[in-house]
Amino acid sequence: MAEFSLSELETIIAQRAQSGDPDSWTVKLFAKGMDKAAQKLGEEAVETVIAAIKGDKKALVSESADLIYHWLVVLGIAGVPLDDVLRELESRTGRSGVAEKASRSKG
Ligand SMILES: N=c1c2ncn([C@@H]3O[C@H](COP(=O)(O)OP(=O)(O)OP(=O)(O)O)[C@@H](O)[C@H]3O)c2ncn1[C@@H]1O[C@H](COP(=O)(O)O)[C@@H](O)[C@H]1O
Repeated sequence: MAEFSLSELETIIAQRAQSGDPDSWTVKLFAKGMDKAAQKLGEEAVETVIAAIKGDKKALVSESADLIYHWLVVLGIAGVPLDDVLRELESRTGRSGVAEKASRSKG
C-alpha cells in the first residue's frame, strides 16, 4: 500500500497554489483559471480512456495520476474540499449514520 493519500496531494496543491513559484505547474493552472484547468482535466480524462482501451497498464497508471492531480486542481480552484466528494461517496455506500454525520459536521 502506498504511503500517500489524496488528502496529502490536496494539501500540496493548496500550498503550491499559494507559493507564487514561477516554476510551479500548479501556480500556472491556478493563474490561468477554471477554463484552462478544466480543459486539462478533460485532456487527461481522454488520455486515461485511451490507455484503458489499449490495455496499456503502465500508461493507465500514469494517466490516472495526471487525471487525479488535475481533478484536485479543479476542485481547489472551485473551492470544493476533497472531503465533500468523499462524504458524497460515503453516503452512497448506504452506511447508516453517514448522512447524519455529514449534515452535523456541515453545521
Ligand atoms: N501530480 C502532479 C502532476 N501530475 C501532472 N502534472 C503536470 O501536468 C502538466 C501537464 O501535463 P501534460 O502531459 O499535458 O504536459 P504538457 O504537454 O507539457 O502540457 P501542455 O503543453 O499540454 O500544457 C505537466 O507539466 C506535469 O508535470 C503534475 N504537476 C504536479 N503534480 C504534483 O503537484 C506538486 C507540485 O507541483 P508544482 O506545482 O509543479 O510545483 C508536485 O510535487 C506533484 O506532487
